[in-house]
Amino acid sequence: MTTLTITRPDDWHVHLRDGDALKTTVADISRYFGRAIVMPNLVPPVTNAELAQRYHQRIMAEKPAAQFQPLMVLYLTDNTTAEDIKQAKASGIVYAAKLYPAGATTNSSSGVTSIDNIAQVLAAMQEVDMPLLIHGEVTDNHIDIFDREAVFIDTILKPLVASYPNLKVVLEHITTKNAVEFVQQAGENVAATITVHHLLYNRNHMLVGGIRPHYFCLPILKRNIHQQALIAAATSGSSKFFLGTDSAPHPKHAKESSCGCAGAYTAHAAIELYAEVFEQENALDKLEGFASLHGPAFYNLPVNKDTITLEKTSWHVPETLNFGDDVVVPIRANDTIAWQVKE
Ligand SMILES: NC(=O)N[C@@H](CC(=O)O)C(=O)O
Ligand SMILES: [Zn+2]
Ligand SMILES: [Zn+2]
Repeated sequence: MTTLTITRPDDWHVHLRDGDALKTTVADISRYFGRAIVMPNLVPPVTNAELAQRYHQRIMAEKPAAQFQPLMVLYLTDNTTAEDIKQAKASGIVYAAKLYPAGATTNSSSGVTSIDNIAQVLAAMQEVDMPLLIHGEVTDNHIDIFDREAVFIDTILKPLVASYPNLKVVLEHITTKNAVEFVQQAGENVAATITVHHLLYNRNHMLVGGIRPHYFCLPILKRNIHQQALIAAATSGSSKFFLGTDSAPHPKHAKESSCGCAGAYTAHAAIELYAEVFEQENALDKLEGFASLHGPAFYNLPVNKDTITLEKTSWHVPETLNFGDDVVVPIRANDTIAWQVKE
């Protein structure tokens, strides 16, 4: 049987949600990941060290597998201060801060309305070496949803990176060739996460033959040439690209609706799905770098000390998974996945 052993991977972008949902998400994310960067877009958002501390406790109360460590993130608002950043850094549990342009995505209404409002905050982050994680889309009504990432890069990100040349920046869940090229040409302080759904799918998967709401996420799936650029970047071996699932569960009824929520659930089978993509590209030898080495190098953290083993054995994903009092429809629901992590 074909097997693949790699250094234990980390997930550098995940949504664990809160309350009863944590039972599912914490069990899934801690099954084999060493660490996860935990997104702060709760209601209300995780805007300071104290809220991050309490959220950390709620996650740990779900008893994740022993090797798992949640890395907390601060949610930036127009009112975040340089002092908030210093306290977050001093807490020892906050590893980054997140820029959601107000209105760009799920639970981003308290986000930043103009970069000018967080100038002191970005200066403080640069000073204490705290990475800035970015949902990179503009929100202007007149900008087409398929162009929002590219326009953000040109109008917001380029000037931001130029103004803070030593600030570490992660452009999260990139979806375009434009983003790949921007990250490749930027300095060592700029990197990107890539989700597995943006590697597996393009907008045809979501829209041809009927609307498939479980493929709807933000930034939205783009055309095939962008998918190909993401696959090339992820499997290239470049240390600027690393694993971030953006696993973002919503209850089934909230997705299968006349106004469905954005987000895809992949934490049930993340590394297994990435392995499929890397195998298809004949690049299984590049999976360890992408999943286990490039992220820690960027965050200046040690690489995990142990390994996991994947086996090429196909298995069936249930139609739904329990999700608090509800159910979530995961990616590949009622279908098969080619790889399995050996328990
Ligand atoms: N990616 C998504 O489509 N949704 C995320 C938010 C985000 O990461 O933008 C969510 O929290 O549901
Ligand atoms: Zn986002
Ligand atoms: Zn996300």
